[in-house]
Amino acid sequence: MKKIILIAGPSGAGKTTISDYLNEKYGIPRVLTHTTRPMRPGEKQNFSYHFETDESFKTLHFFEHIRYGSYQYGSSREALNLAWKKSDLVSLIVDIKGVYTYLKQLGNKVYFLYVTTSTKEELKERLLKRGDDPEKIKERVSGSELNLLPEDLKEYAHILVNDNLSETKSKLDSIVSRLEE
Ligand SMILES: Nc1ncnc2c1ncn2[C@@H]1O[C@H](COP(=O)(O)OP(=O)(O)OP(=O)(O)O)[C@@H](O)[C@H]1O
Ligand SMILES: Nc1nc2c(ncn2[C@@H]2O[C@H](COP(=O)(O)O)[C@@H](O)[C@H]2O)c(=O)[nH]1
Repeated sequence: MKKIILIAGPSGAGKTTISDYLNEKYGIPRVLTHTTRPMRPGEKQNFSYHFETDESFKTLHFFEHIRYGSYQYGSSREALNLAWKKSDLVSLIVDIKGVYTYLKQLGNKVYFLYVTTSTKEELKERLLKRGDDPEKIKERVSGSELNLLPEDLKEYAHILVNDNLSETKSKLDSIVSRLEE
């Protein structure tokens, strides 16, 4: 059965790192989404995201889309189907609003992985090290941008505390082997 590992959690928790690991070790493709935010150093067009202008974003048809901070993000059903053509197991990174949409629309095809860290300090340090603007970091680690796990999503969430990357990788290995059964 086709499945989607839906990855959500605070900025800096390690969602992209996890999605990259799943791709590199298991060939689990990431469903590419669209954003109007500028590229970070190391990101690539049509690899990290489809980077869009405000104008090009408006012309697209999304399954769901959000505004996060000053930028827009959106995912399409076409991109999901394209990834599912390559593999029955795919991953997708979304915010908490996106989790509600995917759970509602795709039900038991979704394996919801909520990634977090033990402390907010760790998130801030990682984002600083990544080179994020300190003002943006403040916004991302507070309020709705923090992407805390809401009470009503707890029953669907598989919580992964990514404090230590090698432990995280071994937990991911177990998750993949269960999902591939
Ligand atoms: N377990 C870990 N220990 C230390 N650093 C980590 C760990 N996991 C990820 N990182 C580093 O933390 C930074 C943030 O990770 P990543 O970009 O994967 O987070 P994210 O959740 O995708 O963030 P965002 O939502 O802002 O895109 C990266 O520089 C990454 O290399
Ligand atoms: N609901 C959606 N959320 C998305 C999508 N693409 C990314 N995201 C989430 O946005 C924030 C910010 O991402 P960043 O790359 O600027 O750090 C983060 O929570 C992502 O999970 C999408 O298509 N839909």
